[in-house]
Amino acid sequence: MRDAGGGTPPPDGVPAIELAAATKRFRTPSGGVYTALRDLDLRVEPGEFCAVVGPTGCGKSTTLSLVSGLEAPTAGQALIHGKPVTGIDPRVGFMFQTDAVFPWRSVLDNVAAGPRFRGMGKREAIDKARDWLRRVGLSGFEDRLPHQLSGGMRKRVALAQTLINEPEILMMDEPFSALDVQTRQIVQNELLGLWEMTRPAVVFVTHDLEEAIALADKVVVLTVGPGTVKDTFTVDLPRPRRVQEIRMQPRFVQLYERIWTCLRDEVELAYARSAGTAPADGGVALEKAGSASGPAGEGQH
Ligand SMILES: Nc1ncnc2c1ncn2[C@@H]1O[C@H](COP(=O)(O)OP(=O)(O)OP(=O)(O)O)[C@@H](O)[C@H]1O
Repeated sequence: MRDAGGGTPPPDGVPAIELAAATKRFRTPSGGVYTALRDLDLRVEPGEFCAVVGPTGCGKSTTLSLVSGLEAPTAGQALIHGKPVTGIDPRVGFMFQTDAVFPWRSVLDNVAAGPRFRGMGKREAIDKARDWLRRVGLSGFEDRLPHQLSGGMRKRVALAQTLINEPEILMMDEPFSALDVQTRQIVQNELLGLWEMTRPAVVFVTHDLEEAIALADKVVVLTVGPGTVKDTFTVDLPRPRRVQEIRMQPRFVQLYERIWTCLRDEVELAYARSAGTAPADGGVALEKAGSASGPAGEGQH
């Protein structure tokens, strides 16, 4: 999966994605500054599948926004193939919890839309879309409208829609969280099969630690907000994987226990904060924002 965005793989040793001491502060409606991420370091190699887990509100989606160019870091750097991210990059594909479809267009037209926007001729884009629908097991459904498909089928459309653009980097933000467990496992296997064929670097955000371990080469645990990396775990489970079966392996259970031990404290602290029984980030008070890049109150809106 190279070249679709006119890109080339990074030189040897250069990561596909790098966040270097990335800090992100947001202005709040009340005139304060909220630090969502602080000094976050993340490195994802070309072809690597990285899952990011952390308690609610710790900055997982913000991390994706920095890599994708939707937001700029307040301090530190976001790099793709060693170069600073300056905006939305055609080499980066996205998949979110809610699908980005044109509801009035057929499945085929929805999948062909990406290549069309990137300048491909109609006939070629349609042929390519048919091919991707076949790869995700949706041949015969080309003429359906999105609402005429099941949730699992819509996710497969979303996969085809994203992967048809041959991204070198894939950002996935809880893409399967709305699916029932069985459908979710089927689509996870499909994702793994497609990823094995094309090998983009992936950052996959999820709340589901089992999903993270089953899919990824490494799992990054973020702290409660302001999010930063607490620890990184290599997932040394063999590939190809079938997610239903891999969960039963003793090594999977071992990894789950280790990572959960690391994550649990953060989840509990996030819960205590939301219940008002723990202060935000050591009780640092909010300060009025003169500048979103200046020192800021942290961990509280
Ligand atoms: N544009 C913004 N303006 C102000 N605050 C923001 C903005 N975007 C995110 N935040 C805050 O930054 C923090 C991190 O948000 P983010 O969505 O990245 O967390 P998350 O880990 O993805 O959350 P969840 O697990 O609940 O999906 C949250 O407290 C959120 O309210």
